[in-house]
Amino acid sequence: MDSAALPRVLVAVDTPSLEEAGALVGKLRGVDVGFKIGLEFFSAQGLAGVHRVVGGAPFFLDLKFHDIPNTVAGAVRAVSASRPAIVNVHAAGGAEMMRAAAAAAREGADAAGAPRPLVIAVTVLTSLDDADLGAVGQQPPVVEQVVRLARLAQSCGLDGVVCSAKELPAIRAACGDSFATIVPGIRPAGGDVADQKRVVTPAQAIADGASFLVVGRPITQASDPRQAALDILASLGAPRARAPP
Ligand SMILES: O=C(O)c1cc(=O)[nH]c(=O)n1[C@@H]1O[C@H](COP(=O)(O)O)[C@@H](O)[C@H]1O
Repeated sequence: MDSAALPRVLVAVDTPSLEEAGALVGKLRGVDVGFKIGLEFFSAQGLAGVHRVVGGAPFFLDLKFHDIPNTVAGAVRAVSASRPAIVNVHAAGGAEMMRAAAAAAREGADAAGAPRPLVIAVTVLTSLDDADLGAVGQQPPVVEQVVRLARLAQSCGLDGVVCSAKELPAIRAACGDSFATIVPGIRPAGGDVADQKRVVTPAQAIADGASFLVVGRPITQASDPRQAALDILASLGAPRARAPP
């Protein structure tokens, strides 16, 4: 998958309802955004529902696999046949698991004659801060754990990481510019933070080098989701050059 062909803003379709998801995608038709389908929708509607909602549009299938290498490889192989642009696993699953996931994405896509999805590692969830790390046996600061996991993911052949925008400069310094960074925890200035702890504005995240932004509630819960998406895109300035289809 050529990541340059994906829109920079991926809207998180977080609902169990096929009707609500379809209505949201419909409202955003013609707006330069892609879609991220996660555990909430997938658990209710499965892959068939995903395809009904996104149609032929590129999508990030965010299932955050975290299990033993053989199980994760089987899951990644299975979903890679269904043409996601991006799939993800938890970096905390370890090196062997990530290497297995990278190989399985290739195998699953090849067997289906599909393009290989980008395989991305979740580092430290954006709902956690320094104080939360100790409780799960990890050493703060968050940025050091994120960079440790990003280096590990890169050494295992993964294409990039999910992180907050606060860690982007450190990841760029450690992993270089061609390593993809997918950034949730996006909030327009003054927006409701809700359960997110490491939040940054869309424009700041792009200025700091994010490859893609994942935006959920600031768009999906807005009174006018289409206008909210357009406002976020406008705040990002000129679109980056996109690869021809
Ligand atoms: O992998 C993700 O997409 C993800 C990782 C992470 O660390 N934090 C995070 O919020 N996400 C996802 O990004 C989306 C953020 O949604 P909002 O907080 O509503 O913008 C949700 O769908 C989360 O599942």
